[in-house]
Amino acid sequence: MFMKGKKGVILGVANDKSIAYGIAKACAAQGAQIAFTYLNDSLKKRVVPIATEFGSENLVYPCDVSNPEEVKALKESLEKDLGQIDFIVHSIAFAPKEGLSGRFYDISKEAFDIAMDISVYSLIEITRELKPLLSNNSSILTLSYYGGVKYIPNYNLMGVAKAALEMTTKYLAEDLGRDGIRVNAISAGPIKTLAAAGISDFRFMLKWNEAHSPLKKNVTIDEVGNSGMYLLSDLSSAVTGEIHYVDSGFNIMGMPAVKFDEE
Ligand SMILES: NC(=O)c1ccc[n+]([C@@H]2O[C@H](COP(=O)([O-])OP(=O)(O)OC[C@H]3O[C@@H](n4cnc5c(N)ncnc54)[C@H](O)[C@@H]3O)[C@@H](O)[C@H]2O)c1
Ligand SMILES: Cc1c(CN(C)C(=O)CCc2cnc3c(c2)CCC(=O)N3)oc2ccccc12
Repeated sequence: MFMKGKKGVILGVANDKSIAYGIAKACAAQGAQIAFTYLNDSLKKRVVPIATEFGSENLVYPCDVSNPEEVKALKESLEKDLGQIDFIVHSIAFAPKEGLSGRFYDISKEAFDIAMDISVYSLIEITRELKPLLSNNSSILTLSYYGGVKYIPNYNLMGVAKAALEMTTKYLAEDLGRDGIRVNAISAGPIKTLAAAGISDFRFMLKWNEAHSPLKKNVTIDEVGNSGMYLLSDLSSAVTGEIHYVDSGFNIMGMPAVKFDEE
C-alpha cells in the first residue's frame, strides 16, 4: 500500500472521465485519504458521488482557483478536516475558445491573461496557500501536455501556458525542496475528457498519436493515474522538478518510419 497513511487534495475532477479521477482511483487503491474540490455547483453534482465512492463524502469543497476567497477557504477547510496533508494534485486548465483555434497571432490579451491565470498561476497560488498544511515529506503533481514543448495544431495559447507550467514546476521544485516538498508534472498523451470535448479534429489527434507512438496506442486515465500515484508516493522520493511523459512514447519521435514502395 504505497499511499497508506497519506492524506491529500485533488483539484480538477469534473467527472469519471477526468484524468484527476484516474489519479484518485490509483491513490485510493494504495490507501490514500483524498479530499476533492469542484469548480461550481453544476460540477458538484458529479463530484460528490465520486468522492463518496472513496469514502470522502465529507471532504468535498468548492474551489474556483480564480477566486482567492475560495482558495483561502479551501485551506481553512483542509486544516480543520485533515490537519496536515502529504499531497496536492493540480489537474486544472482553461483557455478561452479563441485560444484553441484560429490564428495564433490574433490572440487577445484578455484570453492570454485568463489562460495563464487559470492554467499556470493557480499552481503557484494553491501551493502558497496550502504550504502551511504540507508535511516535510510531501508531493505536488500537475498535468502538462507536449503542446507546451513543440507545436501541436490548434493547441496555441494552451501551449504557451503549458510551457510556463512546466517551468513553474521546476522553479517550485527548487524553492520547495528545502521544505521536503517535491513538485512534478505528468505530460499525458491526448485523452477524450471533458476538456477535450469540442476540440476540432480531436479524433484525428487520437488516431495520429496511436499511429505514431512507439506503443501504437492511446493512453488511459488509469495509466496516467498509476504514474501519478508513483509520483505522489515515496517510490519517487528522489524525483522532483520532473516532467514525466505518459504518452506511449510519442514525445521521443522525430520522424515516423515510413515504408516507401519497394523499388
Ligand atoms: N485530456 C487530455 O488530452 C490531456 C492531455 C494532457 C494534459 N491534460 C491536462 O490534464 C488536466 C485535466 O484535464 P482533463 O483532460 O482531465 O479534463 P477535465 O475537464 O476532466 O479536467 C479539467 C478540470 O479543470 C477544472 N477547472 C477549469 N477551470 C477551473 C477553475 N477556474 N478553477 C478550478 N477548476 C477549474 C474543471 O472543472 C475540470 O475539473 C488539465 O491540466 C489538462 O491540460 C489533458
Ligand atoms: C490534446 C489537446 C487538448 C487536451 N488538452 C491537452 C488540454 O490541455 C485541454 C485544456 C483545455 C483548456 N481550455 C479549454 C478547453 C480545454 C476546452 C474548452 C474551453 O473552452 N477551453 O486540447 C487541445 C486543443 C487543440 C489541440 C490538441 C488538444
